[in-house]
Amino acid sequence: MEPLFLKKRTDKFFKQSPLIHCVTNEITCESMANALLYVNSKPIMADDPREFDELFQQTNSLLLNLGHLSPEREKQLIISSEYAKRFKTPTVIDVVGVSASSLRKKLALALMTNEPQVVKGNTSEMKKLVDLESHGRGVDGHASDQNQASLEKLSEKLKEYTSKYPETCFLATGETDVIVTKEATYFLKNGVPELDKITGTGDMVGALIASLLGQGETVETSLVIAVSYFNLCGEKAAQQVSQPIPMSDFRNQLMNQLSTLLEEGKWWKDIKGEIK
Ligand SMILES: Nc1ncnc2c1ncn2[C@@H]1O[C@H](COP(=O)(O)OP(=O)(O)OP(=O)(O)O)[C@@H](O)[C@H]1O
Ligand SMILES: Cc1ncsc1CCO
Ligand SMILES: [Mg+2]
Repeated sequence: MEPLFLKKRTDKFFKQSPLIHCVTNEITCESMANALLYVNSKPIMADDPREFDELFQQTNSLLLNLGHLSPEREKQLIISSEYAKRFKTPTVIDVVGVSASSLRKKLALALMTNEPQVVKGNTSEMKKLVDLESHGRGVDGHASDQNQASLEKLSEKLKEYTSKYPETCFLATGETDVIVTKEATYFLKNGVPELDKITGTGDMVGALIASLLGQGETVETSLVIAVSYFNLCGEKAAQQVSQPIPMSDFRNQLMNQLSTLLEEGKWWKDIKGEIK
């Protein structure tokens, strides 16, 4: 698959150095910061609202991740999303764990009123978010939310949400990744199953989307390129390790690939999927 916007591209993805403000969870914070550094971005993990006035004058995009909630974190997420709206800072919301608790779902819907560019989660989280039946467990997606019929239903519902939330595009991740914008729906097919066995892979994808938005890419390009880049890194990493795949080795290779694949010419020619 070669989306139209790729035909016009040279090799500019991840070549700039945007400053990405992350309000995120403590579990995968370090992986996220390193993933951003590996693709030439500058992360700043900052959740104290007393800093926001200064920070929003410097940052290029905002990543909000619901992974580890507390009353204080809830306030930080709400206040930072209000700042983002005021400063017109491109924003990604990662609705981690929305399938597990109604508190998270309510917060995600509240944050969506501040017009983020992207709302993402695994397929089970995104189904829960839009009131479809979901089989998610904790922060993980479930395979039974990933069959073709289920993905079609989800993509149709997300299309309705692009009318309800006209500033927002949606991403549901899993074996197949579904991207829904007002104009198009993508079903992307790269990646390997091991990516679901490392914590924070979805969180890193959210950060890569914020990185591309922060360097001025369109929302559609940011979504397709971030997901595909990450998943192609996963495919390459799987080729570098022994069988059966030792997960810690795989994780190292994945992080290595994040820092090197972008130097390869036309890496995006291996993107698999379809546009509807
Ligand atoms: N079975 C799979 N086959 C191929 N790619 C996969 C598979 N599972 C996940 N991925 C890829 O891994 C990345 C993370 O997706 P996933 O749905 O696991 O996110 P997540 O559950 O939000 O992750 P986390 O909560 O651990 O951060 C995506 O780029 C996705 O395409
Ligand atoms: C395991 C886990 N629990 C809350 S956040 C998180 C990391 C995946 O986002
Ligand atoms: Mg997962």
